Amino acid sequence: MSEDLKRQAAAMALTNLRPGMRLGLGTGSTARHFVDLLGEKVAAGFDCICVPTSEVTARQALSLNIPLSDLETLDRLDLTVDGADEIDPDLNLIKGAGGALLREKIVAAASDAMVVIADDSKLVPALGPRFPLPIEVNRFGLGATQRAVADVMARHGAQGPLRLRETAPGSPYVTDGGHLLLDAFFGRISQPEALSRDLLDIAGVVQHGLFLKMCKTAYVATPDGVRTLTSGTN
Ligand SMILES: O=C[C@H](O)[C@H](O)[C@H](O)COP(=O)(O)O
Repeated sequence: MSEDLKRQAAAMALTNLRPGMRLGLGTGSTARHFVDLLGEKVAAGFDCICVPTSEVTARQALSLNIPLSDLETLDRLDLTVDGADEIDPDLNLIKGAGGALLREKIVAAASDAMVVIADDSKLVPALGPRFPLPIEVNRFGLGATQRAVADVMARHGAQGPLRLRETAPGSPYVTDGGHLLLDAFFGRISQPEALSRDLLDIAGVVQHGLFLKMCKTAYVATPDGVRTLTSGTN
């Protein structure tokens, strides 16, 4: 059911595509459906050039013969299509449960538009209650960075723990950029802009999973059909 909904949202995003577009390809189980569907269009002759947001997405796109490029060759992208972990009514997002937030944010920031695709389990009244906020950090000085992040969490009234993401006990998860991830359980985030600034002020923080004012349109699949949400109108 959920895969079905994700695919419906992904299919809706295809309506934004025009021949010759430069596209950012997101990461995760929902974005995976979009890349599949794009692969079908490319096989049928659709012309586009794409920048993937992870090694996993790059491998999927290559297996489907989707032409790939990078942000050295292309200065801007027309559109990025990506998933999200949480979506608030202003289309602010939490992303990064799949570990790809840094490249996702770089690619989205280089795009004229960002479209998010999701099933309705991702809708929240305010960011924070369901998913921890992923924070990508440099390996060097991890202890100092963790303490500084914990201070910021306390100042922002975080209700949960701070955890180093691991693939197995004692084996930290390593991102495509070679960094580590901290998962910060906040509960409701009442001041996302201030939190974003405070986290980015920490020297060891590379980036975090708050995507604020970046997404203008979200296609959210529900059992009754796909809803189109537009920022500023929900
Ligand atoms: O790092 C992963 C990404 O931000 C994903 O786009 C996000 O976690 C949503 O993934 P999914 O579509 O699998 O729920």
